[in-house]
Amino acid sequence: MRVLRRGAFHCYRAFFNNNSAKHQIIQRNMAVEATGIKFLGQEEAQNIDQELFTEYAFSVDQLMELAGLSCAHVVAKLYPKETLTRGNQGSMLICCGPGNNGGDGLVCARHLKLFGYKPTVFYPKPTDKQLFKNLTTQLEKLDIPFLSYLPHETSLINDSYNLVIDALFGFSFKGPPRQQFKEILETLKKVQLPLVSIDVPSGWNVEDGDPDGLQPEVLISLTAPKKCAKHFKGKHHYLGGRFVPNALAQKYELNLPPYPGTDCILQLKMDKLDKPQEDGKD
Ligand SMILES: NC(=O)C1=CN([C@@H]2O[C@H](COP(=O)(O)OP(=O)(O)OC[C@H]3O[C@@H](n4cnc5c(N)ncnc54)[C@H](OP(=O)(O)O)[C@@H]3O)[C@@H](O)[C@H]2O)[C@H](O)CC1
Ligand SMILES: [K+]
Repeated sequence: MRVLRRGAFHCYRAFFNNNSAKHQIIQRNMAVEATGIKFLGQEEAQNIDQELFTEYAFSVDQLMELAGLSCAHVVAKLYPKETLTRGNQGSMLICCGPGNNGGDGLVCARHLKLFGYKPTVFYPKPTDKQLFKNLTTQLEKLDIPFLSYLPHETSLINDSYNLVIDALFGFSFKGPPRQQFKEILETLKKVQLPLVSIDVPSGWNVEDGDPDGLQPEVLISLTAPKKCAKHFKGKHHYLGGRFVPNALAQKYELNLPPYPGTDCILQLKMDKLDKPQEDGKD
């Protein structure tokens, strides 16, 4: 038998482990067509999440750590800190909501700080759960500043930060947004900085999107894209959260492409995707 060198063997195995002939060997920096990948409805996303915790015995902390880490990787890849020259070099604002999407944002902030960025966190509705208290303490110990309110004067945001990370709401959001977050979303809509949304652009209907809502430059879908991602018109769509066991992916027919090598993120190309009609019907 011909001996495969170590690197070649990994590519060979990645190819043959995947059920879909559509997915070729994926190399780093290569975007993959999103055609064939399952776009999840709200209930299906929640069911998969629950199954990961119950059947597959993951803890929330574990998955949140991996989710937040992949988001930090996307930001570091797209926005090298030398290029973020506004205000304090490498400064960014991370807006975190009350649920697990917000938790992903808190984890992401920690990793970005460790990568050398200067995150500031806006966390307007902290929860009492120990996990979230711990995440908050970790950020405080790293001297990450917290904003007590989001300035309505958006020029203050535009001048102080280089980008905004939106970790307000994910796949459990059911609209319309209640008053406190309605105002926050309205302010963010007016900010003229690149916006990076974690899992779902906050305020969007998880399945139908929202043409009048936030329009992120980057979307990071976790586990698998949600149906609303078909309405994403920004520049970069990434897949993150490399923690889905094969059996679970097969059960839900996620048809996920393999991640390249040891990477925890994968860029998706959306151009050949069948886009939904403008009236929102899928
Ligand atoms: N398996 C995975 O992919 C993992 C994903 N993770 C991340 O978790 C979120 C989903 O987290 P979840 O806690 O279920 O929900 P959200 O963060 O989306 O939001 C829940 C909170 O939002 C409040 N809410 C809901 N609708 C509204 C609204 N219209 N106005 C204001 N507030 C709203 C809700 O409040 P309630 O009072 O209604 O309960 C919650 O407080 C997923 O998207 C990923 O980002 C995990 O980190 C890892 C596994
Ligand atoms: K979000």
